[in-house]
Amino acid sequence: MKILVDENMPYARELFSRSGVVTAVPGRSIPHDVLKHADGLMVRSVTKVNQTLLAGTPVKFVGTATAGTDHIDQQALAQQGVIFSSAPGCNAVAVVEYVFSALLLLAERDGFALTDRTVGIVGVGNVGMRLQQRLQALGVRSLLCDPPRADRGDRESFQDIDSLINDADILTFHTPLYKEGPYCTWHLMDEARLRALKPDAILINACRGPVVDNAALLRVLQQRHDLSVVLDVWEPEPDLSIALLAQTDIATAHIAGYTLEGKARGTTQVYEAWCEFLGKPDPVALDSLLPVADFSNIELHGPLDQPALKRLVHLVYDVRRDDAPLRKVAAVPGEFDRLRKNYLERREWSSLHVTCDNEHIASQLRALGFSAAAR
Ligand SMILES: NC(=O)c1ccc[n+]([C@@H]2O[C@H](COP(=O)([O-])OP(=O)(O)OC[C@H]3O[C@@H](n4cnc5c(N)ncnc54)[C@H](O)[C@@H]3O)[C@@H](O)[C@H]2O)c1
Ligand SMILES: O=C(O)[C@H](O)[C@H](O)COP(=O)(O)O
Repeated sequence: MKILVDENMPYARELFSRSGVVTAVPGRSIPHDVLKHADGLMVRSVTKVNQTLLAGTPVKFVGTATAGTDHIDQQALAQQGVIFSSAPGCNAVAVVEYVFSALLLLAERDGFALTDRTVGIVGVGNVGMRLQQRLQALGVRSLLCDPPRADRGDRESFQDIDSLINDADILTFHTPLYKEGPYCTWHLMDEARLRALKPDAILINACRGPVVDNAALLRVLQQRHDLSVVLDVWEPEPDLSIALLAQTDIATAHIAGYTLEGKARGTTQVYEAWCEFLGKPDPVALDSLLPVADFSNIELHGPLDQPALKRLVHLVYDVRRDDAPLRKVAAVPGEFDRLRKNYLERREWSSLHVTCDNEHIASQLRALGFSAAAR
């Protein structure tokens, strides 16, 4: 078997070479020539996989090591008899931890307690659900908007997006990008909705750039200086609007999901699907792949208040480490992708074991996603 993998897919060579010959290629522009000899194609979100890319190739299986699938024309794949698999939820924890890192930073800067704020979550799937659970563990109120789940009769209490805009102090987007259909999310946050945000609201987009109308966002931010904005994703990428970047409070290069765990889960999920496709199942234990984190044990003395949580969270991941480099190089062609390719290793909170004063704090830390025990 010949397998093409995106060069930004950790552990891909190691795993896929168990079933064939692996070639790593830059994902943004995979030359058609190299596909002429590939049986399997493993991509990330930057490769547009469609009829044109696959026409005349022997590719029988496409895997994407990502949660989002808007870069894949699944209908065209089905028509060509190509099996497709994605990696749902692989990096959901990473995105949640990105959101917390950003919120704790803004809360410290602007002097507010997260428990005094209401968070509106738009899209309550793998990311949104985990975000809600961790906010709940912290005692933060959240409001949920997810029309597909509401229509399916899921038992959460869902509201429409305009109610969230009305009531939420923080609005955070975790939907897929749908360009059409009953649940279309393209420019879901349009100019009228942006203008309707509450005074001093915080807007976060860590799903797909075009879910928020970026041109409208720039116009609104030029007039409304009370708003705070956190953008991990842009419309378009990689050539984002430098004027918009300058108006944001936190800006990153589509790396919210980039923990080592998140990327490794993505690779293993598509590898396992590929092995199933070959009829030779090969389950992989994630722990056997991951190295020990640089910081793995810490003692917390005293209560787990917001400043203590912020210090713990930022010990594992402080979003400023990704904000500053983007601001420096965003205007230079190619640099957005270079930042993503050379991404400094980042781990999830669970990689940090916290020893604390008592079982009550330990269980709160575990509910938030850390490893923890009372001393
Ligand atoms: N920035 C990053 O690095 C990063 C990482 C992971 C995922 N993502 C993006 O975030 C999206 C969400 O990730 P996920 O893992 O939670 O996906 P998911 O599929 O598990 O959840 C998406 C949720 O959005 C809901 N939804 C669909 N249409 C909606 C609409 N019109 N309004 C409100 N809700 C709607 C769905 O019903 C679902 O519950 C992905 O599709 C991907 O595009 C980005
Ligand atoms: O959809 C996803 O999983 C994320 O957006 C993913 O982390 C994007 O990273 P990329 O595939 O572009 O490396």
